[in-house]
Amino acid sequence: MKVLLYGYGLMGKKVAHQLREKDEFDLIGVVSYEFDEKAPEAMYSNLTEVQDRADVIIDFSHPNNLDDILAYVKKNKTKVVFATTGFSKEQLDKIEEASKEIAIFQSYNTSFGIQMVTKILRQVAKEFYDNGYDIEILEKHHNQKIDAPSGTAKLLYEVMEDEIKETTPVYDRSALHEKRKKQEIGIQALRGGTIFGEHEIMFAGLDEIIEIKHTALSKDVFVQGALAAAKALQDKDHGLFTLKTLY
Ligand SMILES: NC(=O)C1=CN([C@@H]2O[C@H](COP(=O)(O)OP(=O)(O)OC[C@H]3O[C@@H](n4cnc5c(N)ncnc54)[C@H](OP(=O)(O)O)[C@@H]3O)[C@@H](O)[C@H]2O)C=CC1
Ligand SMILES: O=C(O)C1=N[C@H](C(=O)O)C[C@H](O)C1
Repeated sequence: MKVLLYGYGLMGKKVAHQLREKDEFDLIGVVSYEFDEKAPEAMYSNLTEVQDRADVIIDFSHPNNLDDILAYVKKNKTKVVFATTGFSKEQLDKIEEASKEIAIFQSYNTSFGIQMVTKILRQVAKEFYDNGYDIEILEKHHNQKIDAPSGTAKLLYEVMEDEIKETTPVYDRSALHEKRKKQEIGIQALRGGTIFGEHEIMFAGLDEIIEIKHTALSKDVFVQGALAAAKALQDKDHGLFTLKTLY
């Protein structure tokens, strides 16, 4: 499978390493502003420079690159794995629109563990809420991360919103001079050191607290999920696929 990798930052370099190790993948180029002369593949600053046709693009970069990617995949009927976080609502709508003609995987977290956490939340969040428990999300990441809250925190919020319906996200309480409302789900971000990614959902009730927590112990859990997604897309003609497709 011919792969173009979009982004050569912390994640891009890990993905490139795995792609080079595996025979089933042929990394034909890397798109990044940063020119790495040691990289064995062709380096491009954007996809308009790429003449070859890739079977799939794996994107771990920045939301600013979305239009470049969509133009290439529509022209070449190339499948795409979007693992980048921080897309706006309009950008997510563009991705959904493009999926009418292209096979697209999009997830703010590609780990198996987070998919399991979403399954647990679908089962328990509404029952906790209906029984008076307050729900809060806490995420922690390394000090190089540019977006907050994390894409995963947003994903976890959306899963619970989908079940409970009447929730409101609250990102900052500093300007609020009132008690917490029942329907609020607070989402807090901590940044420091080299934390790969922690997500904790707290259900706080009368005299008891239940916490569901996922801790990534390396970036490999995300890399494996992204490669699995690239493989899973190969027999798809078009459509928007998520972690549910994989696990
Ligand atoms: N879905 C998942 O499971 C996971 C998703 N992620 C997400 O993947 C993305 C990349 O993460 P990570 O590798 O750690 O981040 P890095 O900051 O290390 O790398 C970001 C990459 O995006 C490019 N980039 C940065 N800013 C811009 C910009 N303004 N316009 C265009 N391109 C830009 C950089 O290009 P250059 O090098 O040329 O500067 C670099 O290649 C993030 O959105 C992160 O949240 C991360 C881990 C797991
Ligand atoms: O930037 C990261 O590192 C991560 N980003 C994703 C997010 O924003 O949720 C996934 C993971 O937690 C690591």
